[in-house]
Amino acid sequence: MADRQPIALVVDDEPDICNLISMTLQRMDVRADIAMSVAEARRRLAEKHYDFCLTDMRLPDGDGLQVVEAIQELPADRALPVAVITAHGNMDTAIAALKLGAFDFVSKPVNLERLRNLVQLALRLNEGRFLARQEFPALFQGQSDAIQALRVQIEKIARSDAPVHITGEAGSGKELAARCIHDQGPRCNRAFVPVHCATIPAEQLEPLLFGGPIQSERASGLLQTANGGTLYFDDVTELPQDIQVKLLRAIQEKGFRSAATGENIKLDIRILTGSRKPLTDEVRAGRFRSDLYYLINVIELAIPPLRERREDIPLLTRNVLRRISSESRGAAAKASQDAVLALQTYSFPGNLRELENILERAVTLGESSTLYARDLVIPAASPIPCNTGTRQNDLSPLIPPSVSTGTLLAAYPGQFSSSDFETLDDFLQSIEREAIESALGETGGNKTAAAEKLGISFRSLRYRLKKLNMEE
Ligand SMILES: Nc1ncnc2c1ncn2[C@@H]1O[C@H](COP(=O)(O)OP(=O)(O)OP(=O)(O)O)[C@@H](O)[C@H]1O
Repeated sequence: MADRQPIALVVDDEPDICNLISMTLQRMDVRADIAMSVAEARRRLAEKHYDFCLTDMRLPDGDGLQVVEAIQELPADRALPVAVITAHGNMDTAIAALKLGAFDFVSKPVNLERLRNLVQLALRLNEGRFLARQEFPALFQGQSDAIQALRVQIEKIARSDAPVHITGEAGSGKELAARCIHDQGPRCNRAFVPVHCATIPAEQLEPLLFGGPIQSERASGLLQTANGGTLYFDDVTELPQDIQVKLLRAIQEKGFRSAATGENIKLDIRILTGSRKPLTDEVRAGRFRSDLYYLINVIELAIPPLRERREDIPLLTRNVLRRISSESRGAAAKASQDAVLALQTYSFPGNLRELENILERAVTLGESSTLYARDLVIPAASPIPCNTGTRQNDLSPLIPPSVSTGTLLAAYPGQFSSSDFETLDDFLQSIEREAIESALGETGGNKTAAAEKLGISFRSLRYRLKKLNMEE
């Protein structure tokens, strides 16, 4: 930042608090302008560039949330970090402010050390924000409404230091979202350290996190590596109970005792977590500690599965193909329209990671620079994702149209010959009809039971019966 003295906007109508904050800021070499109401805050924000804003919640003509909202609506070159002062113990308001885009909160009576930390964070955030803003769109790709809303949400919560729990199916982008939160936040110049809890043997977790004996390779541990930055626990539900206890204590006490040196290590870490399974279920089943749950689940971010944002598939496909070509230094392969369509009708239980795998395999094995549906190996029956319990998507064919005729002939030996049909669609419809007829036969014509057998909903079965002219 330039050498000029930073300037903050303090929105409060209580003279005592205004004085306390102004004096603290002065000692930190920050100037303060005071606004006594929401209206005055709006006016000042429109007139002048501030470096950050600190607002009380109770104001004569409204509340602090309105100030937070007004700041979110400012043009990009006037954007600034904002924090709120809440009544003692009022966590609901604090969380509402964080969700609206506040980066932090301090509760009354105002603790001076906490206030100073908050100001330092605000200044760091202000320095990094333009850089982060530019890089962001290149990371979390997609133009669907769901992804656009998610990007706005990520941008807001990145400014705070609050723990965020990210939920989503396998491969849907939880870790990427965590990275985006880190990259856009005040800790962006420090480490982002992911811990893949499900893949690390239980007995190795403790030394890996908290450090091992001094002579070992991992004397310092990942908590220390991430100090000052962000620690992301992927599949946090897989953390063994004893590690949950240790982690809880380290987060609460903002420190722990090093196994290597026996000294007390002070921790300043933002904790982000991710899970495929709903955390509440794990707490209810007694597998996850409720006190740790409350500590890490201050803000929840849900990543929608890829099949709920099919309109993003063409763009994602293009970008993945571009990345593959830049990694292999070859020319970028293009996906034909039928390949994109085939991908859009698939349910992607493995989400983005599965899309990447399908494309990588097709590029490796493909012979031309254009990928057709026949080049894509898409599983015929997609397993139902474990964490949603949803059925196969109602509108996808029982067998995706991208499955090559050869694959089907191999799967149904002796039953069909591709030359019996004019088009692949006719061929697939005949298989669909066959599958439905056989399910209805086995269930004595009971449509509910047949739908169950086919792994689709009753509504979907009715739709298919109509489409295939199979209704009596
Ligand atoms: N919106 C997106 N734009 C571009 N790439 C994405 C997007 N979402 C996910 N990816 C890519 O998809 C792959 C899987 O994403 P990521 O590892 O973040 O998923 P995850 O939900 O953490 O998976 P897991 O449940 O297995 O831990 C990564 O290569 C990631 O970069």
